[in-house]
Amino acid sequence: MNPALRIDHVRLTPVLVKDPPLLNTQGVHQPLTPRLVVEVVTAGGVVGLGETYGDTKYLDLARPLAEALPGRLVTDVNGLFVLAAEVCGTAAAKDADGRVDAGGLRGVQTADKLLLSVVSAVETACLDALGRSLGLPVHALLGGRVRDEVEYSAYLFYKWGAHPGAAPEEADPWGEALDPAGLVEQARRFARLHGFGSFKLKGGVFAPDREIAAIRALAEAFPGAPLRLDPNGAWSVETSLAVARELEGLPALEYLEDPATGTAAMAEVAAGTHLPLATNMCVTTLAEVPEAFARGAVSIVLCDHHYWGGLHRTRELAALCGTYGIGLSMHSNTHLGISLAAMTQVAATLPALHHACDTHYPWLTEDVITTAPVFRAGRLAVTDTPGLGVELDRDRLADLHRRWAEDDGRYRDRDDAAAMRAADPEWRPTRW
Ligand SMILES: O=C([O-])C(=O)C[C@H](O)[C@@H](O)C(=O)[O-]
Ligand SMILES: [Mg+2]
Repeated sequence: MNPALRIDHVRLTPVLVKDPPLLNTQGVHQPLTPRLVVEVVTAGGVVGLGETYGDTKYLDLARPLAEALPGRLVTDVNGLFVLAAEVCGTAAAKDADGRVDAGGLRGVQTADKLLLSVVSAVETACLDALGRSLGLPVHALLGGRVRDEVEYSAYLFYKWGAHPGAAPEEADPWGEALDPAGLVEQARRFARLHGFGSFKLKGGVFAPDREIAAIRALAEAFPGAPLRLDPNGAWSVETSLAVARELEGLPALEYLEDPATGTAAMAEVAAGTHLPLATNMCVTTLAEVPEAFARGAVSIVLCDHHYWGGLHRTRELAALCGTYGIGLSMHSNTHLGISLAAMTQVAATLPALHHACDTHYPWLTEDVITTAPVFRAGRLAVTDTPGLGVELDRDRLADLHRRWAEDDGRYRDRDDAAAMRAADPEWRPTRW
């Protein structure tokens, strides 16, 4: 094997990135959100990039894994899972509570899932390094692309005009969006800036009637555009079925995403509506697949290369879904341009990806890559540039890392509920 492809060292750089005051059923996004940038440096001097969640529990796993990587080949991505279990197994188990992740928005939190989220960044970085070394794009390393561009959906959020306690000059340029008119305006701006032709509304913030009105307003403003509503499991089975009855006649509604929490509740909802149900909450690990598929709880799984364990594992999930006639879409959590490039590269290789992918990226005003990707008609071109096709802006990375280093711990672990309670100490999540 080519010795230049051996890993010489790995750099881990946690950063804090500005995030707007976006509302969800668990609270509101904090002004800064953590991400982890992973650089795998080969003996040949090539640097591969990866990115994942930056909360402390992920950093605690990434550190021992990074130390164990030197000397291994960047081609040995299957071996990463074995290595990670060996060097981080107990640490991962300690941080997992087996129930839900910190924000409760991404399903169960298991030791395996935490580990997979860290391995995914290393796998992506290894593939980036290998691609750069061979002069091949990452999609070629995954078997080649089946499309030239990947479509993304505009991710609409109810939002405040500023973070609690922000100075007037720190107001968010997108302003407030708390009613149907505000969301339609937000959607128009997304369509104008990036050409998005499909829209997802993050729900579970207000009473369902109010969110149904918003979906109707979007359907009227964008005739024929595919729409989705995702309350992150905030509704009971009865409420989910009542909302489904209201929206069943709306041909533009592509799917309802996680109306209720858990496989049993989702299966009950699915049995009572013709609307397809999608999830990034009740099927987020392989262990959850058999029951959810057998009970018909979901029609569409939203893949996410971070917690499914990387780009190869995402392709395996796609094959599994295909076998059971389950559709595929792509989930997003706040992420930088490295992950967006990884999402685009793997999405380009998935023949059965029939829905536009989610992305939070257009909400961000900061990044660690040199050139911002440009959405045209809501799509990103799939590049043939070697690796992921993105370059690190080292000054920017250093700035965002300095912010992390100087943080007193307030923002190092995402906590939407804490941010909400800063505005309203009595706040509790509402369920309908
Ligand atoms: O589709 C989803 O459930 C998400 O994107 C989860 C996210 O954490 C989202 O709710 C957010 O960023 O507030
Ligand atoms: Mg969701």
